[in-house]
Amino acid sequence: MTGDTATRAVAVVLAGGVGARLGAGRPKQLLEVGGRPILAHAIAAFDGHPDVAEVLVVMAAGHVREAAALAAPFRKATGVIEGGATRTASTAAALAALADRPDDTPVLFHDAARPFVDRAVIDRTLAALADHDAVAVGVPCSDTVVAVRDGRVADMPPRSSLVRFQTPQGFRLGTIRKAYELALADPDLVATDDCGVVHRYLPDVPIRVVEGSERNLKVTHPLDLVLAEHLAQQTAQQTAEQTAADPSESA
Ligand SMILES: Nc1ccn([C@@H]2O[C@H](COP(=O)(O)OP(=O)(O)OP(=O)(O)O)[C@@H](O)[C@H]2O)c(=O)n1
Ligand SMILES: C[C@](O)(CO)[C@H](O)COP(=O)(O)O
Repeated sequence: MTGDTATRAVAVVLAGGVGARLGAGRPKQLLEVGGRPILAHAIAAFDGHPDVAEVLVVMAAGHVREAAALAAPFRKATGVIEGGATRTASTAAALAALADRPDDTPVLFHDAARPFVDRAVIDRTLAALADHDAVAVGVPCSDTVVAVRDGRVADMPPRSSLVRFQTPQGFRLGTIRKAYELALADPDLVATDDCGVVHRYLPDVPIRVVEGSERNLKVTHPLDLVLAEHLAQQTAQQTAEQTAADPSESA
């Protein structure tokens, strides 16, 4: 979709984490897969999307200069700011940096740790934002998922009703701003994603769910890095084969 609203979209790449579960000794978004830092893959996905006007990177403290150097070649990367101690604090930092933007601005929040988000997933998120104020990206669950309390199964939602959320998550800026205003005033705020903040603090706002992709994995644990390297090589090979078949496509 290329429309008036979509052309003004701002993509926020959240890279404020330290990668404790991966345990590489430095933020995982700076590690390379397919010969390129994970963060650069994520920025490139939005920089190359025709409906994204701007990419804002939120980086872990102590690594802002490194991220700025990495973002410099991307035409739409307009800023690299320091994140907070939690993912929600990093989102809040991005919202503060976008304080002068109109409420109807479409904004996409994406995990830097998801390097293989593709054009189709971004398209679906932006298209759904045309008639929703909040959009999530999800994929079906292949495992049975249960809620456990005190070591016992407490709830067993039907698997067919469950999806696993990915990013990007898209919002009208005014909606996510309002949700965060309420959330930041709550001393008990705990959230693992931005749709969760909208769901909790603005329960009347419907959150549209669109189809994600199994390739849009989040590099979280060491095994994910192995899979990410494999996917990066597979993508490079496919691109090379397509270019060989139709050289005009690479122009
Ligand atoms: N304070 C934080 C924490 C996380 N993130 C970002 O949110 C995304 C998803 O978070 P996660 O996978 O948990 O990354 P880390 O926090 O780095 O990982 P860990 O929890 O293992 O430390 C990542 O791109 C991460 O950089 C962020 O911007 N600011
Ligand atoms: C936003 C997210 O990627 C959706 O699955 C996820 O909740 C991030 O969680 P993390 O613990 O910050 O990786």
